[in-house]
Amino acid sequence: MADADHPRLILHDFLSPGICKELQFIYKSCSTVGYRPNVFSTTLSHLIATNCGHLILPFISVREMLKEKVEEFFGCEYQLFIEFTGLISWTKGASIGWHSDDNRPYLKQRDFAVVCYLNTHGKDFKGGLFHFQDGEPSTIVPMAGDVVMYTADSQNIHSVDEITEGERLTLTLWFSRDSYHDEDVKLISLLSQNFLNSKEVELGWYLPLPASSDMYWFSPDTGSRHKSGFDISCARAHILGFTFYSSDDKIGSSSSDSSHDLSELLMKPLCLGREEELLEKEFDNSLHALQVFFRDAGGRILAIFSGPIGLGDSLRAEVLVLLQTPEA
Ligand SMILES: O=C(O)CCC(=O)C(=O)O
Ligand SMILES: [Fe+2]
Repeated sequence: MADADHPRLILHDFLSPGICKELQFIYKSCSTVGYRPNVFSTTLSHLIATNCGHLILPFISVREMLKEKVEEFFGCEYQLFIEFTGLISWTKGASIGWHSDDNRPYLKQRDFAVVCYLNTHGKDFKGGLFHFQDGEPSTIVPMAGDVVMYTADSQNIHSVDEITEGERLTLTLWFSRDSYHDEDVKLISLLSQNFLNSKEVELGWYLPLPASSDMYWFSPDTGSRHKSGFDISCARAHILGFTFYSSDDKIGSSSSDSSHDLSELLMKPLCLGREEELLEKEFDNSLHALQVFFRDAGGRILAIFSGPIGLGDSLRAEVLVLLQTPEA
């Protein structure tokens, strides 16, 4: 599978179907417009910044498992730091040509890449095959639970074919030998700030606070956030057959709605309707509604972490502080 010139590892069924589902839930209820056209994403810092710090819990054990595996396979035990963790979704039209993952001056700290597939080619999306330019295997067909690990340098030049249908979701991490780029340090600092601030705000501890208004606005043609398009939280609700309603109007019914007005409305209390029926429950904002939509998966997250959890991980401890705070 790997040779000295192309250090890489492919693991089948490394992530359980349960964790893939939980990460899908988090992605679907929290993602924003991403860094490239037709790409959507969410990061751990983003989850914390939007008052969803408790949703980083399912990532913690997965990150540790992956770090151990990378260190073991590439022979650098206890040397690595996680530089970045993100849920990244590529939709129709997204692709990337031949590149290495450290190919910019500001990416030189990246030593290893790990891509975990959270859904499956042919079933959830079409296109999106991963190719290595040299060495074996040359093509990877994404399957939920499978993981690919490779050095981030020019020994592993790779590309991803254009997505032609559906949405291709990955959990992507980069690892660095440079402690300056340790993601955990930044996350702990963000969590601590939130914790200190939130103590003063008794109500709404767990209610998501949407990010800046343009982060949910998607323009399919240009990738620009302000032209014609749609709000992605509205779109996710629509896919499930729901529409958002403010107290006196239907929200986001036409793409001619101004993105600014629409995003403002989606940050305020709203209700959900399906066909002729208006649901009684009022949600604090659209993200709150989306998180409740996927509550089955959400319930599982809390159940998993309500049991005893090993000590020794400062990030985990920090998140537990969050969870132990009584719910409003
Ligand atoms: O999602 C993948 O399979 C790889 C994506 C990639 O190459 C990148 O983000 O640099
Ligand atoms: Fe890449």
